[in-house]
Amino acid sequence: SPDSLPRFGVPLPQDLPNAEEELERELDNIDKWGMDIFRIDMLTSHRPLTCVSYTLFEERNLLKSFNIPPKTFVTYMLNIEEHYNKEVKYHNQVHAADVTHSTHFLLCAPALESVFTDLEILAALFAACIHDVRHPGLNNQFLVNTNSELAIMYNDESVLENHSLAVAFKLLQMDNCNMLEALNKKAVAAVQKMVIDMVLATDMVKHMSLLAELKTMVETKKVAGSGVLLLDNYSDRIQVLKNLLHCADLANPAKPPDFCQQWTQRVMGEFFTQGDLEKEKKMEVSPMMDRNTVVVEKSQVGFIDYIIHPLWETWADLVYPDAQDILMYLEQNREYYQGQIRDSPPPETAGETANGNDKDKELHIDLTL
Ligand SMILES: COc1ccc(C2=NN(C(C)C)C(=O)[C@@H]3CC=CC[C@H]23)cc1C#CC(=O)NCc1ccccc1
Ligand SMILES: [Mg+2]
Ligand SMILES: [Zn+2]
Repeated sequence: SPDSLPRFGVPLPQDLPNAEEELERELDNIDKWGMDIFRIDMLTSHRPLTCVSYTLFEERNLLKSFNIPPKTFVTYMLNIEEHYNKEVKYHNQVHAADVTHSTHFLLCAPALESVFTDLEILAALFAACIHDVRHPGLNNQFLVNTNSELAIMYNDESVLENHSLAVAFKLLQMDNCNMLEALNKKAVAAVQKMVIDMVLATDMVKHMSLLAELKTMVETKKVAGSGVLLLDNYSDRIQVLKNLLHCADLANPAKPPDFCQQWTQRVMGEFFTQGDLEKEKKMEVSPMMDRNTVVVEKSQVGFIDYIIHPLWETWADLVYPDAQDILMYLEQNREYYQGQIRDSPPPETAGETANGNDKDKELHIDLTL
């Protein structure tokens, strides 16, 4: 019947003869870290978020578990997807789809098996879908410095994150969009609180405190006999979910090299656009956003060494050994960018350093000292 949903939730491009089977092939990798979200973006006429979230909610049987009418889910997600800004080069619907997929993958870790309830999983995936909606391609500092409407509305506090949350919950009230309508009041309140806690934690100003808490949790981690994490209170459970979404939001440098490089090009495009606007407005240009002074490779290595690797190394300890392959991609990408820095030492022979030590061990030791 005409009002039945398309197979993957979204209409496919008419000019691609076998789009459906191509898309099916890409989505067969949905439980793999290397799923090609850029190809899914192309095959869905730039609706990767609705397609990936619909596929994941179906796969996890969340629509049936929470009596979410598929039509309502898709109407809401298409609405959310429309409210990501296609003109923004990085913080657009492809990033949202990528973070949602990465969130799903991290939730699949054996160390987290049966740890989280379906309601918590629904909240985490929902948070990932909406976490950057209506992002203007400008950061919080810019919005504060320019006394923007949004900064005034949110008193300079996690302005973008508060805005994305407010927009997402507002859109739930639109016609045929309330995907949570079948949940009882208590469940809706619980989901809303978890989603708010997780999305606010994606503000990078929270990074150091979040990581410190995660390190403490790793040092005192309680593990059941089966090897899964023991989390017996809301504070511990939401702390893991906040870090899980934060890791998913900071996963680009830990993806296969060509995806990592595509994300870097996109974020460069967005950052340099902001830098140009700051220059135009005679503002002080943010350090990573000045296309005339930034050494991209050096900045990427610094970003990985000081932010990404410490976070992922700690996450990898928490779910050991489930994130070892991710750490390998991260270290591989770091070496690639290090090698791209002009007049830098040539990449070492595989596995060996100059003085014959095991490179990974030495790198690991350097990072933990
Ligand atoms: C995929 O790469 C990235 C992806 C995302 C980000 C984020 N940065 N920040 C803070 C740490 C500045 C945010 O608050 C953003 C919002 C929330 C989470 C992380 C976001 C940075 C990079 C990078 C880089 C990096 O130096 N490459 C080289 C480079 C140099 C100059 C210009 C662009 C790139
Ligand atoms: Mg964000
Ligand atoms: Zn994000």
